[in-house]
Amino acid sequence: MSFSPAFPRMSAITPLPAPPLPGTGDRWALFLDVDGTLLEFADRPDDVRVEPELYALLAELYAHLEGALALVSGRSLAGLDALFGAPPWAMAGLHGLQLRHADGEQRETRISASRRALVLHAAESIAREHPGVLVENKSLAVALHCRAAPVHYEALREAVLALLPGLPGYELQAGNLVLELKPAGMDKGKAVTELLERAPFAGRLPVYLGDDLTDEHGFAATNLENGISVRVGEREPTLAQYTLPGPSSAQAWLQRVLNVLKQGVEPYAHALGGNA
Ligand SMILES: O=P(O)(O)OC[C@H]1O[C@H](O[C@H]2O[C@H](CO)[C@@H](O)[C@H](O)[C@H]2O)[C@H](O)[C@@H](O)[C@@H]1O
Repeated sequence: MSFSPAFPRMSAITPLPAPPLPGTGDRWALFLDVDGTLLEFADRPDDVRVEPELYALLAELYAHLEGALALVSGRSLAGLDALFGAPPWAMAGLHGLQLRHADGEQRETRISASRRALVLHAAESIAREHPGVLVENKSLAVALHCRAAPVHYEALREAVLALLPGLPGYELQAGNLVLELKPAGMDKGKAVTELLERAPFAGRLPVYLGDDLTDEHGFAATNLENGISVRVGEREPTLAQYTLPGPSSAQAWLQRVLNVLKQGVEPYAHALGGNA
């Protein structure tokens, strides 16, 4: 079958442009996904490291944005603290089920211990049926990773969907070679909206970088605020308006953003402890 140039295939996807840099007077708020965006994927969740150069870049951005930088991740707050060395910036963990504001105030969705145990047990029973699948117990949520056995992804998805009716209040969050069972009702977009209601994010333009399906919620919330949504990688379809090829180019672009901010903004006087 041939297609006229005037009527491109419906599946053809318009290439997205690279994101702009901040203009004079722009007041940005940065929302950054972690795995696949700031960090390259590794075989196992515990295999990733935050290099001192990345920490220093984030710390400088945080300072020059007057604190308006947040990590928005599927990892737990405890996991992010361990990875980044308890950084001073705001963080949404477990897709927004946990939120630590810029002033340190924290909230977390409450789920009973018995319900968590039920979900963990269900995930472990599925994993036993699929050799190579890794269970990551994040307490409120449980992830089933199949990076070591990608062939199981579809069967795993069907098994999780079949179990969901027995796990009221939980939903499936699919991601990069991962399927997560998480309490329903919260997502990264809601976390971004919540952060934008308070200082130092309020009144700033959201700029969201993410790679995964779960980041589509973040892109939607960002677009609603006329912000800048940036997909890292090539996953399609996406609501993002801009793209960067991968984590190294995302870090390079963030460095360019910092260079622009440094030219015109006084550093935010703030203690920058942590993993530097
Ligand atoms: O929202 P994110 O910050 O991108 O977190 C999403 C999930 O990231 C982690 O899993 C992913 O990265 C692992 C390390 O590279 C990789 O082994 C795994 O296959 C990926 O799915 C993390 O382990 C999950 O808890 C996060 O939800």
